[in-house]
Amino acid sequence: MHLAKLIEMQKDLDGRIRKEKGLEGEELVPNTFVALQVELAEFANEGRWFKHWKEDRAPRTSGKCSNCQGKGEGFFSGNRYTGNIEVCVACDGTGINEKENPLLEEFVDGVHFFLSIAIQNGWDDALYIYEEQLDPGDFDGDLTAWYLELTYFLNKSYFENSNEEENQKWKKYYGFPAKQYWFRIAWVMFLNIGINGFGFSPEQIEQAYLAKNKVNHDRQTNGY
Ligand SMILES: O=c1ccn([C@H]2C[C@H](O)[C@@H](COP(=O)(O)O)O2)c(=O)[nH]1
Repeated sequence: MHLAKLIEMQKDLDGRIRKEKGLEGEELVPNTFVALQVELAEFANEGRWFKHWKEDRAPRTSGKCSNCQGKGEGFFSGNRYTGNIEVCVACDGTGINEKENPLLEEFVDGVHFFLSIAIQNGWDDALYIYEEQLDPGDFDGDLTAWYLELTYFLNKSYFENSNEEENQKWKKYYGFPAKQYWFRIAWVMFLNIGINGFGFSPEQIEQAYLAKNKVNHDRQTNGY
């Protein structure tokens, strides 16, 4: 993942949004934390692992075929007749649109707001993590525990304040002032959930980020 490139793209997008919405110089960090929390919840909603009350807890990693609305068959134009059922030619009867990945799309919405908070707070450095922090051997697969802890550290990075002396200690022992360090832990946990929990590759995340970043620019162009 070319993080420096993504950070630059996020700066451009946020800058454009501020300009077009007349928000230059405004404090938008609190709203951006809310926006990130919303995206994290939407991501969990597509991940579905925590829905112990449901039979179908498979993550939503593909969309419905728009030609047959997921049915794979039916009487509509463009079908191929194969004996006694009509098979949708767009999805070959699977009902699935492989090009869509709602889970990954929510994940990269989350990436947008993680980057945006880091930029607004001058915390960019905290986003650059070590490869060992994504070691699959250190991920125990307990998505609920990881998700809750991620949100805990995210909130800690918003709410908890440390004095100068404490921050010096954090810097000395962990490389970052306290708030930045908690934010970094949240980011590391988020990436672990995506990469080790759901098998996204860093390359796949980058490509999905680029695609969504473009959608976000197009939305501004079209008066979103
Ligand atoms: O200042 C902002 C505001 C929005 N977005 C992007 C992040 C998400 O990809 C998308 C969320 O928009 P909704 O789909 O929730 O409207 O907008 C930013 O990157 N920066």
